[in-house]
Amino acid sequence: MGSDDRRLEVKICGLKTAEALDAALDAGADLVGFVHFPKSPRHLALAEAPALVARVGGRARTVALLVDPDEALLAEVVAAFSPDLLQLHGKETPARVAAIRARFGREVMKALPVASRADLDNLPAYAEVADRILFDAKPDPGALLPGGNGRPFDWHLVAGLDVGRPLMLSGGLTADNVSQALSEVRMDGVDVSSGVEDAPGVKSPAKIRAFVAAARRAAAGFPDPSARAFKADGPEDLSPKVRAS
Ligand SMILES: O=C(O)c1ccccc1NCC(=O)[C@H](O)[C@H](O)COP(=O)(O)O
Repeated sequence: MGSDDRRLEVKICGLKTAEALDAALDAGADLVGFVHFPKSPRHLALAEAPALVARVGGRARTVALLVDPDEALLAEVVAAFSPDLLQLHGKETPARVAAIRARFGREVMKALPVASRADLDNLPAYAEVADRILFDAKPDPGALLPGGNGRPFDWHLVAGLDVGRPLMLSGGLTADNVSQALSEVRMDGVDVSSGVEDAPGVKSPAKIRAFVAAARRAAAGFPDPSARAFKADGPEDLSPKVRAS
């Protein structure tokens, strides 16, 4: 995390090569995401993860991206590369999110697919149990991937939200539209995958650099998003506070 706790966080997701990871780190990404989902063109096998993730060297926070993982897979992922955050991009319920967070002691970012305001009905329940929320475009029914589709959604649907947790915007972002997105909605972070690729799963170092630079410029051009502070030193205690009698 930078010196200013309210600094816009930039996440580059779907990294699976040393070249792409080094480009994200050199560009100053705050979070680097590693997908473990076999159907994805960005899938990173756990056998390859330790050597790749070792390159991070504390220069960014590492995110393991999973879809409806069971306990065995979660344990394998944590053992393989000890991610700083677990990003849950499936149909995990708030109770499941809370259970995973308690069991594995990692920060959890819950991805919420958005196509209409109704898709935010469960946002308060997720904000109670997750450390941060990622808004993504809702895929079409039957889509192969629950995310990473390079598909934007109506950013105004998530304008003006404050649930006491850092909020990240994703879904079809690029170096060309991230400034517009951040001018329309105040977010604590942005995330991109397809928009920094030359082909599905093939990251472009130049596009990575351009995206991070564009996001930083946009953030510098607007007031800080809110007074929300980030938790940057591990999972915050989310247990219900006993009200003093
Ligand atoms: O990136 C993937 O291949 C992926 C596969 C399965 C679940 C989630 C996936 N990505 C999640 C992310 O955090 C992406 O960065 C996010 O969906 C935005 O993707 P894009 O619209 O391609 O920038």
